[in-house]
Amino acid sequence: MKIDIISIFPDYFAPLSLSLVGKAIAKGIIDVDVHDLRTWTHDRHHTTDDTPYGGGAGMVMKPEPWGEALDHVEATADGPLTVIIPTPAGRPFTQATAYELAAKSQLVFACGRYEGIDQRVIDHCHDRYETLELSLGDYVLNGGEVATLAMVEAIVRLVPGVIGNPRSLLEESHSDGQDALLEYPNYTKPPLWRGRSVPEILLSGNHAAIAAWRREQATARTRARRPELLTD
Ligand SMILES: Nc1ccccc1-c1cnco1
Repeated sequence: MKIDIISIFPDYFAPLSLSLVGKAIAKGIIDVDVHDLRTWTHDRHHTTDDTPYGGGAGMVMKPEPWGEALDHVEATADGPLTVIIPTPAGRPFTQATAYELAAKSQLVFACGRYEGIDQRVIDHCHDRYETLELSLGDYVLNGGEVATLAMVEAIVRLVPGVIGNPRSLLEESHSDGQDALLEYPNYTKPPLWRGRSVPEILLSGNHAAIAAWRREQATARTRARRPELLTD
């Protein structure tokens, strides 16, 4: 999988060289290119935004740099592009979205600032590429960079070969393997910590009983915290 990220803050993505994504890059499973949008500005101040038509607070990202940046990514692509535009106005990014995007060959993340990218760029993307406008949740960020970091991690860990033990993906919160229940509580050594013990069932060695207890815990936790996820 190839991932292109276009941003005016390319340094935001230095963490991608760490941990899981870094290992996937080192294994050659994914390739990440971060592009500085200002590369495609042609004025002395490398201007990427301007005041909004119609007035209002804040600034809007100009279309020209975006058009040239996307042209560059397209010209250097091996196959079809899937463009992801993080935005508070997008549809929710969910685990199902992550699985869908983990199957794509090339993802392009267009990181805009909060006031947004000129709508004509977004319309251009919808006309020319598979394009998804996605939101992480109903809160305000200053730009798409943080959302992109989260989405890249959620997507890359699902790409075959990235996670050592694929079985572990089946038992996570929101994974299909658990019928999208929240994850059950987890424990490890020591058996007693600050007067707190581990549920006896987990020490029993009775795997069927442990699986049943974990499902009960996952269902109870989901009912308490996210009742809308329960389909029964
Ligand atoms: N608030 C934002 C501002 C700019 C780009 C994305 C977002 C966003 C994405 N998910 C929630 O917020």
